[in-house]
Amino acid sequence: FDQHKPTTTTTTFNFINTIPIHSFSSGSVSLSAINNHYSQSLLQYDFYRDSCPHAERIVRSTIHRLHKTTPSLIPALIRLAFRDCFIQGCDASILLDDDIYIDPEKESPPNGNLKGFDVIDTIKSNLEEACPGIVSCADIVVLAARDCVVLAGGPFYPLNTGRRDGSNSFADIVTDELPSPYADLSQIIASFKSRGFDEREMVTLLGAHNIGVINCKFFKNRLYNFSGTNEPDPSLDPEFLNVLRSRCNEVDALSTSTSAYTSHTSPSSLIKEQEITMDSEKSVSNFGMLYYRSLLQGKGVLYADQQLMEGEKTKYWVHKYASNPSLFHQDFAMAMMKLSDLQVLTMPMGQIRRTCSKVA
Ligand code: HEM
Ligand SMILES: [Ca+2]
Repeated sequence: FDQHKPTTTTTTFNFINTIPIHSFSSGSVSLSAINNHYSQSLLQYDFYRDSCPHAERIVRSTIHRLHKTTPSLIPALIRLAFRDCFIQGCDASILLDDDIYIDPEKESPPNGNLKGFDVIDTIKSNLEEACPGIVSCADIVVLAARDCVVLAGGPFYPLNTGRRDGSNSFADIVTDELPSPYADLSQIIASFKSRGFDEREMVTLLGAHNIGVINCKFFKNRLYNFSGTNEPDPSLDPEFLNVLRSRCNEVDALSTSTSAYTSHTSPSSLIKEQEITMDSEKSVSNFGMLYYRSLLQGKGVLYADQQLMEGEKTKYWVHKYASNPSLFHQDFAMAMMKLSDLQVLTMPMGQIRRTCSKVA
């Protein structure tokens, strides 16, 4: 039973090690910055070089193969990495299934819509075939997200490896600490700050909302009766309001709970097929751009997104990124590296799961 207890006290916190993101030349991430970033980390560059030399290639080729038939896996896996790393670090806690000792994060209401678990399982079984018992699910999650960022037109960033898998999942922490789509700016800032991200990095990471889909249930509260006013959210652009309304019909909006992340049994489940697609103009230079430009026009889909325009610093970075794609790409690469490195478990802690949804 002991091995199923949370192991947070023994993990490595290296987000204290801030990266000098201002010092990069346009379009690339310098190697010295990477070395600085990882200097206190027990992860290693190309950790699997001897034990499973093709590990990263296997991750990449599986993603490349699957995304041709299922392009939606790209945003899904980026989101999955955020959801894993934000809750007790990048330890694959998000992947564990319900079990006698496990209270699975994937089944907590805020994670109800998470996708991509099957893709992680396919990558894992390919890796188990090539090198059994070697590559952690925690590494697979962040490596897969990295490859997806590139496929989405975002920057490539190097990642050290050697993360090990945790033996617990933390559904309660998801409910208490994951920022809600209805959160206001101070709540979002506090949540990111507690994980070592400043406001600039927070604005950067939210640029991932440029791609993927957002289910109507997460923003319907803004369309008709915002905070019990019988009016829409005043921060929404009127034209955009009509676009959103036409996608999500009024009856369901009125019956949708406005509390943070409604449960599976709420009336909002009636509208689960309705969603907004965010990547209509996807291209290399557009990765992130549309998101920030939308916020400038009052066209953020989630209340939490539009909140970035309410703070002096966050608004400043929204403006910056909306007009400077290469700055955004550099910052996004660095922020994703930092996210992928949160609270990692390294030897002798943790384990290597054979099946990502079950503790070893
Ligand atoms: C304040 C913080 C955040 C909130 C409140 C939030 C909330 C949400 C919500 C409600 C959705 C829609 C899910 C659905 O309809 O299935 C979503 C989608 C998404 N989120 Fe976030 N998110 C946050 C931060 C992030 C971060 C930091 C990342 C990545 C670095 C991220 C990546 C994504 C992606 C890629 C999608 C699209 C998923 C898909 O299409 O499958 N989010 N987010
Ligand atoms: Ca985790």
